[in-house]
Amino acid sequence: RVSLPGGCTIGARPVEQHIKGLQLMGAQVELERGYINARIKQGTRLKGNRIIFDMITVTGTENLLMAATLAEGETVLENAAREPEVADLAHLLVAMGAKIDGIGTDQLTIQGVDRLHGARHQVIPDRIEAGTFLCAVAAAGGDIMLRNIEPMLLDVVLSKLCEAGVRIESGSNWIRATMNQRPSAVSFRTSEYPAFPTDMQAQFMALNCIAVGAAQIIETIFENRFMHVQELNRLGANIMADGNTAFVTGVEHLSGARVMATDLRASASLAIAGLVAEGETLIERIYHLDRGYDQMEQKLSALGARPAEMARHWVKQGARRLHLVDLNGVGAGKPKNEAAIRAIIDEVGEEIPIQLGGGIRDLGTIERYLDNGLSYVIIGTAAVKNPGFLREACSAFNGHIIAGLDAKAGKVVTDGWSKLSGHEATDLARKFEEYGCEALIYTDIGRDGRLPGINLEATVQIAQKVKIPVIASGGLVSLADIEALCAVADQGIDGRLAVLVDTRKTSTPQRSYIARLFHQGDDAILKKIGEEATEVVMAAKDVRHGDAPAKLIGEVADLWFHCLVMLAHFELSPAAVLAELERREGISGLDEKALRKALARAENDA
Ligand SMILES: CC(=O)N[C@H]1[C@@H](OP(=O)(O)OP(=O)(O)OC[C@H]2O[C@@H](n3ccc(=O)[nH]c3=O)[C@H](O)[C@@H]2O)O[C@H](CO)[C@@H](O)[C@@H]1O
Ligand SMILES: C=C(OP(=O)(O)O)C(=O)O
Repeated sequence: RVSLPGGCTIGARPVEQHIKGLQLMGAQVELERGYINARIKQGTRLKGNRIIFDMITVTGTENLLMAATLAEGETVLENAAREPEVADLAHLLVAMGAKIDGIGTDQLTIQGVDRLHGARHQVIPDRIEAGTFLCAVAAAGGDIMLRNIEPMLLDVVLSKLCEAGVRIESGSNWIRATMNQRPSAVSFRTSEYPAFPTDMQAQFMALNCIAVGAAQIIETIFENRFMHVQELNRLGANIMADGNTAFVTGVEHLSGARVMATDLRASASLAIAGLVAEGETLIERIYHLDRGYDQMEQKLSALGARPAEMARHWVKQGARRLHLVDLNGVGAGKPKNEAAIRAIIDEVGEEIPIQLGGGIRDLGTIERYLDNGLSYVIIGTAAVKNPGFLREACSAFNGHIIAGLDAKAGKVVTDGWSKLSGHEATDLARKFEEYGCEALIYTDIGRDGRLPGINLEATVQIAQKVKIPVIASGGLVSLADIEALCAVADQGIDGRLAVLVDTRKTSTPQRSYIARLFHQGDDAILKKIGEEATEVVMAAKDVRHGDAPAKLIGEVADLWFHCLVMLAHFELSPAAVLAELERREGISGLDEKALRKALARAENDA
C-alpha cells in the first residue's frame, strides 16, 4: 500500500502506466482514497510480460524495470524512457544480479531472477544540478569549472548554451563555461531524453529573460510547468505564457523583488534571475529548492566571492581587523592567492590591520607580504616543524609575527590539519611566546567548520600560560560565544583575550527550513502562523471571487504545516488536537459522521 505520489506540482502526476504494467504482470491493483493497494496471490510471483508504454515515463519505466527483475520469465518494456537515470538504475540492478538487455535504449528486456544481492554502485552525477550552475553563469557572466560531471549527459543543454554565447570546454569528467557578454535568446521545446529536459526549462527561461532577442519555449512534458513566469515577471522580465508556450522578450535589466518559489526548478530559475537582478531578491519557500540542490547558496557564494568587495563589506560592518587564510597555499606550502590578497590590501589595508596565514614557509615571503602592506603574518606548520625559522622571523620582523596553533584534544596538528604532532598546545604556546611572537591564534580543529561553539576551556588554558594575546578561533557560531569569551577575557594572565570571527567558518550554517524556524524560536514561528493565517484569508477571498481553489489549499497547507511546527516546538502532539476536536463534536453540534470522516482522512494523511 502506497500513497499516490507527490513530487513537484508541475501538473498532474498520474501513474496509470505504472499500474497498467503491474497488472499485466499479474498484480491486482486498486485505488482507495489516495492510496494504491497492490497485491499478488500468496505464494506466486509477478510474471514477465510485454508492456508497451502509452507515453514515455521515467519513473514508470524505473518501477516496472525493478518489478521485472524479480518476476518469473521475460519482461519486455517497449517505449521505455531513455533518461540516463533509468540506465543508471539498470546498471545498479545488474550489479545486484539482475539480467537486463537494451540498457540505454527504448526497449528493455529483462529475464527475471530469483533474488538480488547487495552491490556497490556509484550514482551518476546530477546533470540538472550541473545544468543549473551553467545557466547561472550564462546569465550572470563569469567562469565556472564543474568537476565530476559527464558532458555527454548534458548534450543538448551544452549546445543550447553555446547558442546563447557561452564558451564551453570539456573533458571526460569536467565542464568549464565562461561567459562575458549578454546571452543571446535561445528557443527550445522540452521533450524526452535525449531532447531538451523539462527539468532545465525554468533555468533557461531565466537566462532568456535578460538575453538579447526573443525566445519561444514550448513545454511538452508537464501541463503546469510555467509557474515561474509570473514570479520572473515580478523581477521585471517580459514573458507571456499561452498554454504550453511561453514567449520571452529579453530585457536589459531585472530588478530585485520579493518572489515565491513554487517548485524545485522554478526556485532555481528565481535564484538565477536574482543573481542577475539589481538590488536584493528575496525568494520565499526555498524549501522547494533544498529538495533538489545540496548547498546551492554555498556553491554560488564561492563563485561570486570577490575578496576585495567582501573585505570592504566587513570594514563597513565595523570589523577592526581582517584575518585571511590562503587555503590553497596551505596545501602547496607556498603562497597561492597573492593577487586576491593584494586586492584586499589595496582596498582596506590603510584602514584596518590585516593578518594572513597559509603556506608561509620562508623569510622572503614574509618580507614581501609586509612590504605589500600586511600588518601581521601567521606561521603555523613551519613554526612547529622548524622552530628556528619562527625565531628568526620574530627577530627579523619583530611585532609582525603571529603563531597559529591548530590543536586536536590539546595536541598540535600541522599541514592543513592532516598531521598530528606529539606537542602539547600549551607547551608550544609558551615556547612561541619566548621566541617573540606578537600573539597566538588558537583553533580547536574538532570544532572549526562545525559550529558547535568555541572551545572556551582550552582557549583559556592557553591564555593562562602566556602573556601575549590569544585569539580564539574555530567553532564560533553566535554572539553568545563572543559574550562567553568576553566574560573570561580577564583570565588571560595579562587580561588580553582577543576574539577572531572567521566568516569562512561561521557563515550560512546549513539548516533545513524547519530547523531554521526552531532555531529562530517561538516568536518567529508565531509570526509565521500569523502571516500564513492572513494568506489563508486572502486566498479564500480570491476563491470567492472565482479563482481556482488550488491556491487556498496550498495556503491552508502552509498554515497547518506551521501549526505542526509550533506544536512540535512546544512538544505537543497533533494527536492531542485531533482528540480535542473529537471531544468538541458533541458540544458544537457538528455533524458527527462528517467530522469522523474528515478526522479519519486527516489521520491517514498524517
Ligand atoms: C523523481 C524523478 O525522476 N522525477 C523526474 C521524472 O518524473 P516522473 O517520472 O514523474 O515523470 P514521467 O516521465 O513519469 O512523466 C512524463 C509525462 O508522462 C505523464 N505520465 C506519466 C506516468 C503515467 O503513468 N501517466 C502519465 O500520463 C506525465 O503526466 C508527464 O506528462 O521525470 C520527469 C520528466 O523528465 C522529470 O521532470 C522529473 O524530475
Ligand atoms: C520535478 C522534479 O522532480 P520530482 O519528479 O521529484 O518532482 C525535478 O527534478 O525537477
